Amino acid sequence: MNEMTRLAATAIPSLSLQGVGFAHRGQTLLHPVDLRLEGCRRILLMGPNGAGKSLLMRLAHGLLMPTQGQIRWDGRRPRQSMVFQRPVLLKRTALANLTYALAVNGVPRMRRKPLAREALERFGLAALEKRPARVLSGGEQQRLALARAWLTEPEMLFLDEPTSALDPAAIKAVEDAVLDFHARGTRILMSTHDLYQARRLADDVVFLCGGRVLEHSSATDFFTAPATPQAQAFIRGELVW
Ligand SMILES: Nc1ncnc2c1ncn2[C@@H]1O[C@H](COP(=O)(O)OP(=O)(O)OP(=O)(O)O)[C@@H](O)[C@H]1O
Repeated sequence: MNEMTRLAATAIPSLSLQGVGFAHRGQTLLHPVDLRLEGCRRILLMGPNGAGKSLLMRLAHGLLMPTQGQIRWDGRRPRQSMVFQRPVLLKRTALANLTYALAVNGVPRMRRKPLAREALERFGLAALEKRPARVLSGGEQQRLALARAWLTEPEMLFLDEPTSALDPAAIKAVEDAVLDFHARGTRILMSTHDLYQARRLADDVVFLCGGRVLEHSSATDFFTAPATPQAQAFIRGELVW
């Protein structure tokens, strides 16, 4: 951890989930979980389809209210941003998507275009600034969503399976961006069911199966000595649900 990351790490409020659960029409989709996310860590949410990864992420980000338990930030709510599997982009040019985000965040008009262009450049999109965002390829759209998040300087970034529809080159671009966010001092919570991706990116792993959080440990512990049979099978590449 470099100096900048270390300093930022002390400043990002911790997030505590206490007995947080979610039920819908009498069916428990997420069983009560206690989880504490702290420091400038890269935390990967893993588990099979339908395990509850998106649910947990939406609850943590505040997009969804738990039906039981409490979600609490220590001290203050940090700046947060979320990137989805299918980016939600406005029917405007790539550049305008970014200047709009800056406007919403109160950045003075004079500074918006230069900052937006800097971000487009950083994410390899400079040549596409005039193109309607919705005609960009999947990988380009995801980079635009990341560029937009970058401009808001999030202290915590949520990424919900951001690479599941992308080819290897586009996956690499997203993973590099995740590492850049982290190097700048952003805590990462990212879901994936790609074991190799988790090995590349994770400091910590939260493993879910059947709506239950079964493990929360360092990536080293998770991959070398998973505690539950479900995680053991998942790591062996067996079909788990
Ligand atoms: N807002 C909601 N209301 C009702 N049911 C929901 C809601 N959100 C998720 N679910 C259900 O909860 C279960 C867990 O879904 P979730 O999307 O969290 O799984 P996941 O682990 O992210 O799966 P995947 O890897 O397929 O994206 C699913 O059965 C889903 O249909």
